[in-house]
Formats: sequence, C-alpha cells, structure tokens
Amino acid sequence: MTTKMDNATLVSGRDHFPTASDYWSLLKPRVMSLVVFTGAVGLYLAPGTIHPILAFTAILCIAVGAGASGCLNMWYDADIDARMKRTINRAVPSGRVTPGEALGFGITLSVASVVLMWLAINWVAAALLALTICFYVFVYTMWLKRRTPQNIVIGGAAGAFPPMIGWAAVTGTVSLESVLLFAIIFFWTPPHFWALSLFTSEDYKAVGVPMLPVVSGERETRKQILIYSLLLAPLGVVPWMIGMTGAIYGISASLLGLAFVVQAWRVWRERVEVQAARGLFKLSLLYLFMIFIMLLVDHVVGGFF
Ligand code: HEM
Ligand SMILES: CC(C)=CCC/C(C)=C/CC/C(C)=C/COP(=O)(O)OP(=O)(O)O
Repeated sequence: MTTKMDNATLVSGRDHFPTASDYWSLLKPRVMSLVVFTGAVGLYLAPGTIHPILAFTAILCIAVGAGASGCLNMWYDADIDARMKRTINRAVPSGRVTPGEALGFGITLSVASVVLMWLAINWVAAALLALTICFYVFVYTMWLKRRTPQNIVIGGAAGAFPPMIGWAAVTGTVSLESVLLFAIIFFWTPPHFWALSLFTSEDYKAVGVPMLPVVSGERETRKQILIYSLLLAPLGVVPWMIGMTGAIYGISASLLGLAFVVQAWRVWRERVEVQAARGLFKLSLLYLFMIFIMLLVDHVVGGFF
C-alpha cells in the first residue's frame, strides 16, 4: 500500500513538505519577539498620535520585516548552521525547508513589509525598515559575520533600529530620543552576544566564524563585556537625565544597570566559570525587556501627574 508520504516522495523527491510551523521557525520568533517589543515601545513613546489600526499595522510590518530578515539570515547561514549543535535542527539545515523556499519566503516577506509600511504609514519608517533588513542580511550576515570579530558591534546595529522605526511611524522623523533608544540597544548587543559566545565558542571555532573568543580569546572577551557593560549602565539612565522620562524609569534603569555591571564583573573575575556567563546572557534579556517595560510604565504613570 502506498502511503501519503510515499506519494509525496515520489512526486517531489523529498519525504517531508514544510509545515506552517517550519515556516514560523524561519522567522526566529523568540528572538524577534523582543525586537518587536522594542519597536512597539518606540512607537508608543513617540510624541503625536497614530490611529490604533495604523499603529497595529506598523508593528506588524516591523514583526514581519524582522522575521523575514531572520529567515534570510538562516537561508544564507545554512552551511554553518548544519555544523553547529545549537543550530543543526533549524528548518533549512535539517532539510525540512529547501534553501529556495526559505529564500523566496524571506524576500517576499521583506518586500511586503517595506511596501506596506510605505503605503500605510510613511516613507521614513519604510526606509528605516528597509535599511534594517539590508543591514542585518547584507552587512552583518553576508559580510561581517564571517570576516571580523567586530561583526557583532557593527552588524549588531541592525537590532537597534526597531525603536527608531516605531518612533518614525508616528512622527515621520528621526529624533534625539529615538537615537538614544537605538544607542541603548547598540551598547547592549555586544555583552548580550559575547556572554553567550563564551560558552558556545567551540561551535563557532569549528565552522570558522571569527567570534571574539575564537580570535582574541576568552580573557579579552570578558574584558570587552565589562567595558560595554560599563558604557551601557550609565547610558541606560540618560533618558531620565535629559528629561525624556521621570524618576520611575531613572531609578529602575540605575538598578538594572548596576545589576548588569555586577554580573559582568563576575564574568570578568570568574574566568572560565560558565555559570556566570550564562547568568549574564539571561540577565541581558531581562535587562533589555525591563528597560523597555519601565519606559512604558514611566510614560503611562507619568501621564497621571
Ligand atoms: C547581532 C546582534 C545579535 C546577535 C549576534 C544575537 C545572537 C543571539 C543568539 C545566538 C541567541 C541564541 C538564540 C538561539 O539559540 O538561536 C540569542 C538569543 C536571544 N536574543 Fe540575541 N542576538 C543579537 C541581537 C539581539 C537583539 C537586538 C535582540 C532583541 C532586541 C535579541 C534578542 C534575543 C532573545 C530574546 C534571545 C532569546 C531567544 C530564546 O529564548 O531562544 N538579540 N541572540
Ligand atoms: C526590523 C528588523 C528587520 C529587525 C531585525 C533585528 C535584528 C537584526 C536582530 C538580530 C538578532 C539576531 C538573532 C542576530 C543573530 O544572528 P546570528 O546569525 O549571529 O545568530 P544565529 O547564529 O543564531 O543565526
């Protein structure tokens, strides 16, 4: 008896058609949820008003554009993802989605998100979204990731744009406040990623990706993590200092910054101890989430006084 799967194999030469969940996984949904959240907060904080349906559309465009760029990243990196423990089960290297399907999906969603942002919102937000997608795909993924240990610092800028996109969706402009939100994520990204790379550097080494611990060693990475954390902590408080937020945010950001520096210091002192690095990676996610939550809370509560 011929089963459904046998028929599929006969027709296509493969034993598995991609499911909706395979396509969903191409959007890197967990990572992108925080990206989209920072974009939504940028939109909410921006001065001015936007119709709720347009606000929803703008956030949807950021989500789809972010997911699409993650998909193109996984299409391009399928060769190295297939040789790393952390990524071997991704949809393309495991064969659940063909490279052609991933490429088509990523391009279609990228173009759709930018065009919709342009038509429904404004050209500044659309241009910033297009720039972000191109930065992640061309500058980070295709150019810097495999060439320099500064890949994260320069290429990581892509992940910092979403609040500026959200802000521009309301105002049609780029302003000091939105650049400040960009800067916070920009300085957050190196410690976020290098903490992780301290305990996954063997993978990167095996596939020849020049992440900082692979090229400059663990000690230098721990030093760089501490330096960026010392820059990030005060930067996180600047929105309060320039009067963009109130004390609720200012005090929260100070405490979060302090916790970040203390953990970065532990990573620096405890050398090969992976627990501290794992702790810093987790704290980095909590830090960024809480910073943006507190921006929201401060804005909402501040509005009552
Ligand atoms: C070049 C910049 C960045 C690099 C290289 C990077 C790298 C990574 C890696 C390798 C992971 C592990 C995820 C996995 O297992 O697939 C991760 C996790 C994560 N990253 Fe980043 N990241 C960057 C920027 C960002 C940005 C800008 C955000 C959000 C604003 C972000 C949010 C997250 C989240 C939420 C997770 C946890 C996902 C989970 O629980 O599986 N990352 N990051
Ligand atoms: C709106 C918009 C377009 C947003 C894009 C946001 C963005 C660039 C986020 C970067 C997030 C990320 C997971 C980078 C890791 O790439 P990697 O290839 O080093 O990680 P991997 O090894 O897990 O694939």
